[in-house]
Amino acid sequence: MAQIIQWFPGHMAKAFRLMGENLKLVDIVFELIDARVPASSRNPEVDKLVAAKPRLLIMTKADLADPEQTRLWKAHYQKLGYQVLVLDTRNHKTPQLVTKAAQAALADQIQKQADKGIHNQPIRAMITGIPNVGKSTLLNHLVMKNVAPTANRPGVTKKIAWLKTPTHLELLDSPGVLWPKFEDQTVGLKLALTGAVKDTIFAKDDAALFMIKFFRDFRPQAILDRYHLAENAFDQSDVDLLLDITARLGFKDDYDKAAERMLNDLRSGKLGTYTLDRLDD
Ligand SMILES: Nc1nc2c(ncn2[C@@H]2O[C@H](COP(=O)(O)OP(=O)(O)OP(=O)(O)O)[C@@H](O)[C@H]2O)c(=O)[nH]1
Repeated sequence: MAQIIQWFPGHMAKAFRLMGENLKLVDIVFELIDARVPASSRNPEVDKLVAAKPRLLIMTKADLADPEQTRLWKAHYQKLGYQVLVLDTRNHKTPQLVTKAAQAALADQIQKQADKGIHNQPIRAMITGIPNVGKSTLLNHLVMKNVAPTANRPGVTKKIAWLKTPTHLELLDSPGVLWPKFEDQTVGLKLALTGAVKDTIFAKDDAALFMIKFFRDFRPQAILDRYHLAENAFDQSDVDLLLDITARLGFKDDYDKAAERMLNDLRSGKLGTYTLDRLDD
């Protein structure tokens, strides 16, 4: 039986408080969401906190997400009135794309300033998002030098500081904020699969079974190909399929090891692109 994933380190609570205080310092908020989980990687508390500020939704890791789903999600958020930018954060065009999108989101404010004869004011922005969504990577690209440590594990960004960029943005780095509690078990598992929560706080076999269920519904062939399974492998239960994969990988009955391998394959894109939060046309 899957355990409820709960994760709320003290620095997250502090970050949330700081974010509220810092909001008045910025013109715009860059809210980073993971394109593979465009709903589950949003924090409803941040949404409430930031409601009154202009906001740019940046869908990061688009290179790992299903392009068709990304298109649908982008349209969905645009329909809700958000300015949306889809990004592989590591792309060299990131600074130009983000700056242009920020200017578009602030067009009214910039026009008002121009009417008063004020031009080329720097845009002050705050980057927010859940752990591992790409905040440091974005920041590094915008300031064009390595100022923030990036790592493929949650919870690295901790300090807050202003940073100037060549494209006339001034950035306030703020740490990721995650739910104090996952009320929905599915959200927790999705975030586990994309690497937004620490590996030590969820059961890998639960995550692997969830993954099998997702691929059964949407991309069975990717699993069959990757693990050299028989064409009818999905005729068996999720648990039996996990054991089948375990054996194919040479781990005998050590399904934890197989689960770990599957998670690594998924996160590194070896199972192709995928979007765990689904929208229908
Ligand atoms: N494929 C891909 N990887 C990305 C992208 N953006 C970031 N990454 C990778 O995701 C991992 C996490 O990125 P970070 O920039 O450290 O994330 P963060 O939000 O600062 O993480 P915390 O400090 O834990 O809050 C790193 O390995 C990055 O290289 C992207 O658009 N595509």
